Amino acid sequence: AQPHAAKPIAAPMRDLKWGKLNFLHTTDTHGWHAGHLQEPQYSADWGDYVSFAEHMRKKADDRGVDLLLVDTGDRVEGNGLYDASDPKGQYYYDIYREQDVDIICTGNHELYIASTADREHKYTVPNFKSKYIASNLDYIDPKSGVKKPMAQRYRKFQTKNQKLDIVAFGFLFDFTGNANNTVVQPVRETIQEEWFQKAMREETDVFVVIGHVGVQMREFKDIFRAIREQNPSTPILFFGGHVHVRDATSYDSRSFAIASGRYMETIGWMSVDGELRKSEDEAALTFHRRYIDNNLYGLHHHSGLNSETFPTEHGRNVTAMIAKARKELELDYTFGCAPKDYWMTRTPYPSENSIYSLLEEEVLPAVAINPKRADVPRLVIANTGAIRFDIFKGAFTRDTTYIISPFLSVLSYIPDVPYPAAKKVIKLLNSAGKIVADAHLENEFLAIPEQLSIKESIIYDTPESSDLFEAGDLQKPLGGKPIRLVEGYTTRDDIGDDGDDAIHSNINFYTVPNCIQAELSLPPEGEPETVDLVFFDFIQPWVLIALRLSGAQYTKEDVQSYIEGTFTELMAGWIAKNWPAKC
Ligand SMILES: Nc1ccn([C@@H]2O[C@H](COP(=O)(O)O)[C@@H](O)[C@H]2O)c(=O)n1
Repeated sequence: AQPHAAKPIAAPMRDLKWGKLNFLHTTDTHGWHAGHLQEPQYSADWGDYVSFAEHMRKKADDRGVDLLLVDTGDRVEGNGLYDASDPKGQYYYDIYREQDVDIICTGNHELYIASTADREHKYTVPNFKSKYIASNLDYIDPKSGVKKPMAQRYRKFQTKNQKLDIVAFGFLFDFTGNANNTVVQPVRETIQEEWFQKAMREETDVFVVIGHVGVQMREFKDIFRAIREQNPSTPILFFGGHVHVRDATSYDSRSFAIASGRYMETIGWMSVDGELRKSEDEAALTFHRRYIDNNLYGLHHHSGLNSETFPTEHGRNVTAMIAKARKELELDYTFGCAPKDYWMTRTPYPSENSIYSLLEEEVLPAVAINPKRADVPRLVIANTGAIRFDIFKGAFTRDTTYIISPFLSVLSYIPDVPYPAAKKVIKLLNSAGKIVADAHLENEFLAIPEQLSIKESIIYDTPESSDLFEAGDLQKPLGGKPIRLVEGYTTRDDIGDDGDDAIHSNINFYTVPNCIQAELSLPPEGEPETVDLVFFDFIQPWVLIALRLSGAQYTKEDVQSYIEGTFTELMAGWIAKNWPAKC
């Protein structure tokens, strides 16, 4: 863990079950490779994961079974370790490559900005060579303009110990927001391609499909159906991501799928036991999943080691690389001191502890001001997906600015929009589904990814944060004494409610709207004739359609820059001015 990270915290534990084929899975790490410095249950770093994987590989070797590491993309954007350098990722690419990942693919965040896709192609693809798979993604060479696969379309290999044949694919969901130097082929088209049709007919013991795709999403189900039609009994294992939740399901009795959360909070574990070889008769398989908290105590527990014996030399070196990068990036530079916690989904919106209320009532009114139009009435719309994490009471650092808002979002506007049309926009953006059926603009892309999976608030009758836990036959830390549970994941997936490795007390989840709106400089009485419609540039396509539906025709030529600077910079400035206290 990093030098100033919160000390790990004990929790009652569920063990891992080993099978013949075992996997460790990361997804949507979004640059959090230093771990969560303020949260003890997730404060291990990428160096600790390197040590953990080395110990677990040794265990696999000792048992004569196999362990593979998988990563399903969105490794970038979301933390100062990636975002604070210019160019971005100056330290991250070298840190990330230290983990020996066996199967890796691309997420949408590697593709939003052309320069990010260029760096993915320049660094991560060659760093992982034959392990990087791009089944439905092409890259356009900036010099020649030639389109070619981002990486190989699939991978066939044998496992180390049992020599099991694996055919692996690496997909991205049908993403349409990529920069123009990449091409994402819709999954339904890809599975008709000749290469895929041939690959799924390869003789193999197991198919492994990794993807930046939620395990409940249509794309994975289509791939499953295509492979299963040709291979009635071959095990098919899916590793998903994108939705930022812990989730698992099985599409039939010989398939299994896991998604392993977000932000380095979770290391997913999947194991398969039973007869895996293609030549044998079909016998029942057993699947097992665990969501391992990225908590050093848990990693010690699962590897059977302690603080002395756990860190490997390699792991320590990676931890040191991260610490050096954080120092050089001045990520601990403090803009101000948050007076209390502000939550994305732990409290209702609107409320005094909602980060979105803070934005709507305090930050946007103060920063969304164009000096030349300060007195012009305006509606300022932000998509809730632009905010990526909670604010914790205490130091608000350079790192925090990227954690809260990593995007290069700027404020755009259309001047003098008739108010009757402008006021309808927020309602349309917050309605479910697509605002125009054929525009491929799903409104849910405006909100936080978790809401792709969680459609309704999850409110527990009695928050159990003060519970004392007396474990039955679960592993107890601290010599078996009852302990106070820490708040954290209490996952319920299609398999059951026993997936989390650590037993936590519940956290409520309140759903939030797709967008929020600050109404500024409106007349005290009556309605203005026109307003400036100000919005985060990411949501421009949705805003233009919503305006059209409201009877006001505008095109992208009508959109102008409202104020200099990214929202991240504006927010940092607001913090420095409004929360100046030292902590
Ligand atoms: N410039 C951007 C890019 C993305 N978003 C929001 O993030 C969501 C996607 O996040 P994932 O981690 O799931 O890929 C997207 O739906 C937007 O809500 C943004 O606000 N600005």
